[in-house]
Formats: sequence, C-alpha cells, structure tokens
Amino acid sequence: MADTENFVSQLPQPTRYGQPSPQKQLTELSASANNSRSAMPPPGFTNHKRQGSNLPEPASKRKTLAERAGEPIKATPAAPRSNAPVNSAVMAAVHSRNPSSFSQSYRSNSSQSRNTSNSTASSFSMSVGSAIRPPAVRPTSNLARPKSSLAKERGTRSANPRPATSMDTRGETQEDPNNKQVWDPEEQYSNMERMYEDVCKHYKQAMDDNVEAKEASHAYKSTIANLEQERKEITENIISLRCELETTKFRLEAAERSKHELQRDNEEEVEDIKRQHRIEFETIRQLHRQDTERLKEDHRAEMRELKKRLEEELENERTQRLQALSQVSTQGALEKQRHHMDIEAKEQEIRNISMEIERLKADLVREKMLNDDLRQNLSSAGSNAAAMESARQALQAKIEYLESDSKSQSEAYATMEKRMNEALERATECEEKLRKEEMLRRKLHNQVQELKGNIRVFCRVRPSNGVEGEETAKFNFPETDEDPKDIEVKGPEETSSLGKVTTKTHQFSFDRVFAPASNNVEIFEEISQLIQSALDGYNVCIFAYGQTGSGKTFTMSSEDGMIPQALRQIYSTSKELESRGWKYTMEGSFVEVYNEELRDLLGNDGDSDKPNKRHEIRHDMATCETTITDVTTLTLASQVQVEGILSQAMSRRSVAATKANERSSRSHSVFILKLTGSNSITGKKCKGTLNLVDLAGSERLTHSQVEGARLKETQNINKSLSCLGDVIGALGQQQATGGFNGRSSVNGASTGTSAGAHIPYRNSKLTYLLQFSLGGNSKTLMFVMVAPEKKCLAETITSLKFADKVSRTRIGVARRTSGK
Ligand SMILES: Nc1ncnc2c1ncn2[C@@H]1O[C@H](COP(=O)(O)OP(=O)(O)OP(=O)(O)O)[C@@H](O)[C@H]1O
Repeated sequence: MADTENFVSQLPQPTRYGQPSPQKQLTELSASANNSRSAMPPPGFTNHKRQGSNLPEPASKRKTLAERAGEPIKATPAAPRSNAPVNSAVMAAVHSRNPSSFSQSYRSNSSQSRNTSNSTASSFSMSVGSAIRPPAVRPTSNLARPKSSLAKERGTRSANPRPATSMDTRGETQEDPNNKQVWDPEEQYSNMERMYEDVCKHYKQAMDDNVEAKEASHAYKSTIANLEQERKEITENIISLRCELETTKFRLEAAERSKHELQRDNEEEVEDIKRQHRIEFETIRQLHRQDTERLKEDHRAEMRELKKRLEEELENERTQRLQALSQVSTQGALEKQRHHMDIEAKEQEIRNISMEIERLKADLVREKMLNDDLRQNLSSAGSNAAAMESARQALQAKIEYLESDSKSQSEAYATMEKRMNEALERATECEEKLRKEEMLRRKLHNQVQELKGNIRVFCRVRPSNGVEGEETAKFNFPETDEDPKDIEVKGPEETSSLGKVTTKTHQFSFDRVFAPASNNVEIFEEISQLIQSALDGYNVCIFAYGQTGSGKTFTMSSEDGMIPQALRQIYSTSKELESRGWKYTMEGSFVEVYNEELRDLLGNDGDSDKPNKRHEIRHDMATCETTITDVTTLTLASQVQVEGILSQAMSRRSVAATKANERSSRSHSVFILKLTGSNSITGKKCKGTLNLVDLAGSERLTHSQVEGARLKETQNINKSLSCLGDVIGALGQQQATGGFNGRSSVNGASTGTSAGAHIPYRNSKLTYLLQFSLGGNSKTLMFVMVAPEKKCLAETITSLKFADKVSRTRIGVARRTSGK
C-alpha cells in the first residue's frame, strides 16, 4: 500500500487530464534543442573560416543563428558596431531584391563613412567585408555546409591583396592634396563596375548563404519535427502512464473499499461469534447454576441427614457421658464430702489447738493486765496450786506406795479424782469471776471516757521540716507533772496606730498537747482506749484537722499512724477476747469525699477524676447503721489481710493524689471499720464503728484567689469543714439545752426517740456519712495539727481557735450499740 502511494506521489501531477501543460512542453522542447546542440560538436567550420579569412573575428558572445532560431522573434537592437547597419541594410536589400534600395543604402553608408572618418582606410570595404560574412556558427553539426564560393574566394583574396579601389585612390588623393589627380569618370565607372561586380558576387554569395541557411532551417525544422514527434510520444507515454496511474489508484481505492468491507464483514462475523459465545456461555452458566443448586440441595439434604444422625449419636453419647458424669460426680461428691469432713475435723482440731494456744496466751496476758483482785485470785490459785502440788507429791508418794498395793492404789486414785474435780469447779468459778471483772472493766472504762468527755481534742505540733531559711513560730508548752494540756502560741507582730509593735500570745488548752518531739506510738497509747471502745460496741470517730502540710496524713496513715495501729490493736484484742467467748467480724472500707462525691479507694474510683460508680450513703435509723452503696468492703480475718487492706488503701490514695494534682490535700479520706461481736458464752452482741478521718486542708482560700475546678473544690472544702463545725456546735447546743436524749433528730426528721434539736448532718457529705459517729451516740476525737512555720501562723491560730471551740463543746453520753 505504502509502495503504491510512493509510486503515485512520484508521478508528475497532470494539469489537465491527458494534456501536458504548454509550459512543460516548451521546457522539454528547449531542453531537447539544447541537448541536440550540445550533442552536435561544433564543426571545424570556425577553424576553417579562420584559416580562410583574415577578417576580424566577430564578438565571441554573439549568438549563433541556431541559437537565435530558438528565441522569439524580436526587433534586433541596433548593434553597437559600425558594420551592423550595413549588414542589415545589405540583408534587407538582398531580401527585397530592390537595387534602388541597395544603392540607397550603399550611398547612405558610403556618405556616412565619409562623414565620420577621412583619415582611416575605407570604411566601406570594412563594412561590406564584415557584412557579407556568413553566420559565425552553424545551426547543426550534422548539416555541415560545404565551403562556399565566397569563402573560397576570400581565401584566395586574402592571399592576394585586393587591387585598390577608386575609394582607395580617392583616399590617396585626399591624403596627398599635392598629388594632382583628375576626376576620371571612366575610372570611376570602372570602379563602380568592379564594385558592382563585387556586390553581385557578394549577393550571389549571400544567396548561397541564404540557400545554406534555408537548408539549415530545413534541417532545423526536421529536427524540430523529430523532437516534436518525440515530445508527442513522450506526452502520450505520460498520458498512458497517468491513465495507468489513475487505473491503479482506482484499483487501489477499490481494494481499499473491499478491504474495509472485508474488515466490516469480519467484525460483524466476530460480533456474531461473540454473541453466540455469550449465549452459549449464559446457557452453560445457567446449566451450571442449576447443577450447583441441585448439588447444594443434595448436599443440604445430606447434611441434614448427617446432622440428624450426628445429633442422635451426640445425644446418645451425651446421655452416656451424663450417666458416667453423674456416677463420677456422685463418687466425687462422696469423696468431697469425705474430704470435707476430714478437713472440718482437721480444722476443728486446729481450732481447738489454736484456741488452746490462744487461751493460754490470753491467760498469760490476762495475768498481766488484771488488777489487784485478779492478782489475789492468782495468788490464791497459786497457793491452791502449791497445795495441789503438795497433794500431787503426796499422791505421787502414795502411788509409789500403792504400786506395791493395788487396793490402796485405787483408793488413792479416787481421792485424787475427787480433788481434781474440786479444782476444776474452782477454775470455772474463777472464769466466771473473770468475766464479771471484764464487764466491770468495760463499764468503768466507759465511765472514764464519759468523764473525759465524748468529744476530745488533741493538739499535735509537727517538727520543723528543716527547710533552710524557714522561720519557725514560737510555741510554748508549759511543763506540768501531769500530761501536757496547754499550748501557747506567739501571734504575728501587730503595729498599733501609734506605731507600737506588739505580739499577742494565744493560749489554748486541749485534752492533750503533743510537742514536736512526740511520736505516733506515744500518741496511739492515748487513743488506744478509744479503739477499745469501738470493740466494746461504740461508734468512734477520730479525725485529723489542720492546714495542708501540718501532718494529718503522717499522723493518721503513715506506717505507724493511727489507722495501722488501730487495725493491729483491734485485730489482736479481738483475738484475745475470743477466749472470753467473743467472736468478732471486722469489715473495712476506705472512701474519699471529693467535691461532695464519694469515691471508693479500695475499688477503682481513685484512678480517675470521675468515680466509676455512684455511691450513696444509706442510714438505717433503727439500728443507727450507715452503709455506702457499691463500696468495696474487705473482711479482716487475719493479720495478713489487715496489712493488705492498709497497703492497698495507701497505694490507692497515693495514686489518686498523684493523678489528681495532690487531691489528698483537697479531699477527706475516711477509713471505716465495722466491728460486730457476739459472745458465745453470754449471748451478748455488740456493733461498733471506727471512723478514722483525714480531713482536707483547712486553710481558707478566698474565692477570688481561685477559679474553675479549683474554685469548686475550695467551695466544697470550706462548706464541709464549716458544716463539721456547725454539727459539733449544734450537738453542744443540744447538750447545753438538755435536748439530747440519746438520739438526735436529723434535719428535723425524728430518729424515733429523739426530742432533740436540729443537727445539720445533711449539709455536707462528710457530716452525713459520719452522722452516727458524731454526736451523742459516739466518741469523737479530734486531732488539731499544727505546722510550726511562721508563715503558717495565721492559719495555725485559726485552726487552734476552731479546735478550742470544739474542745469546749460537751456532747451527751455515748451509748453502746447492741446487736439485735
Ligand atoms: N510528726 C512529724 N514528724 C516528722 N515529720 C512529719 C510529722 N508530721 C508531718 N511530717 C512531715 O511533714 C510533711 C507533711 O505532712 P502531711 O503530708 O502528713 O501533711 P498533711 O496535713 O496530711 O498534708 P495534706 O493536707 O496535703 O495531706 C510530710 O513530709 C510528713 O512526713
């Protein structure tokens, strides 16, 4: 295809169908003429002419006749040479064959010559000579002209110089004016005659040349005709080639069309095949789907069948296994029961042994703790024992004696048995006496507590924290023989209006004052009797009050703080009391009151800012019991558990403190220990609660100092602490007016037997939580913590004033909570 197009593009474009352009034709013709000229080598005519003539050479650039024949005919411009007009005149004369014109021309020429030059040789001869010369170039090479007669003649003439003409003579005459020459008509005539002859000769010669030229012209014409013929042939060839080209093009187009048709047919065929394939594919797919569906259905049916069979098998298997299992479990249960019984027996054994040990221990402790009566009993028992020892020795001697005599031996044994029984009876009597003594002790202890007051205040000044440059305030602890109860604080310097600087000394008295040197163990000794009260069935509340950093947490929760020591004491005492028939259950929980919300410190509430569960405080007014919903309660059944609950609570509190930006300073933590005891010998029951409270920092922040979350905290702390003061104040008020009757009314709601005044427990979460541990039915101890730094002086005095107010409050008699 590309070849075809190339071939077509290389062909000359026809101007009109089947007709070559005239321009093209002309070009081809001149080219052929050129070719013919170039093909024709110049004949030796020129050389020959030169050889045969001495005439001057024509201008080298003059065009040949043949060349001029190819040019369009135009008027010959006037030749610059002098002979040109003569030549044309001669030629015109020759062609017209008009002698007059010839003579006229001749005359004009001659006269012209005469006018122009007088000193040179005859211009006539020069002009005629040159004018009659044949054309310089032959038109064709193949038409070599024979030498003309004129040329021959010229050749001879050149060898023999021409005789002088009349003109020559005249010239000579003119040259020599002194030479006397006469106008000779004869001679002139003869000269004329000669000239005429010459002219005739020239004419003849010209005629010959003309003939030759005609011949040449014929030759040219025939050549032109040949060339024309050739051109025609070439044109025909071109036409035929063009026709062929057109035909080829036509065929090509037809082939192209057929190709397109074929292509289209092919495409349609392919489309048909595709369509067919699609239909076939769809049919196959349909069949396949049907097959699949059928197979699936079969498979489902098989599966159903299989499943059914398997279920049946499974059911059978299960029944068999269940039977086996029930047999095994029956055997296991029997085995377990047996083991259980074994364990119980062993436990009982252990219990007995441990009870024995505990009893022995308790006896030992009791020996130490009992008063003079007990010592007397013991001494009498000792004398009894000595008597018994002597009796035993006597019996021993008797046994030895009786060993030889069995009769006397059996008698001695009977006596010994009798005495043994007597001793046992006496021991039972002693135990009974001891129990009565214990009851008496409790009673006396409570009386002492009552005498001390149901709300007591201890003041503790913490040692300086040793920070360099920190000034310490002045505290004075007046020395007394008894326990120190007073404290003097030098207040800040005050400048009067007169410029006098004075320092006020504040004096306070509390139930006990602990100087910075005192330690936690020492302090606990003072409160251990209160802890004992909780075991005796009283509600006890010990709380630490003071500004941030004054040592509240250190006193309450450090390793030897009040909470750990109280727990340890309760545990050990409860164990001791077991020997006297008391059995205690102890349940501990640790909560935090933050922003008037309860958080469980033994649960996960302390980990985040928001408690995971919402805890509510519930009061049972009948039993005077408080419970908190969803709070974690741990039973303290062993010393390990006691330590566990402590470490867990401490770690929770420290996590919470770190996470919530030292929240411990801004929340109240309350450790609640519920003690339930029952005496298996006397059948008595008691229920006491020990609340150990680490209050939030008591420093009063003004609302303008804080904002946002901190403002809310501050408001809540201020509110709860002032609420605590209000409750204590209200309780004192109630006592003063004699309104207290064992139970107070809560926010006006009567608790049953109350005829008392309103106590605003509900005004804060803290007081509401401690409702049954604050007031008439409880024993309260407040620690007022004091930071010794001078910068804390103002807060210290405020705290001490508050504590003093509390200390002056007298609250009614506490009553033991009996179990149902
Ligand atoms: N009696 C003391 N002896 C030695 N160091 C003490 C004593 N009391 C308190 N500290 C120390 O003083 C610092 C502050 O005490 P603590 O944290 O108990 O104060 P706080 O009143 O509980 O403060 P917050 O209200 O922030 O909980 C602690 O480093 C503590 O160890």
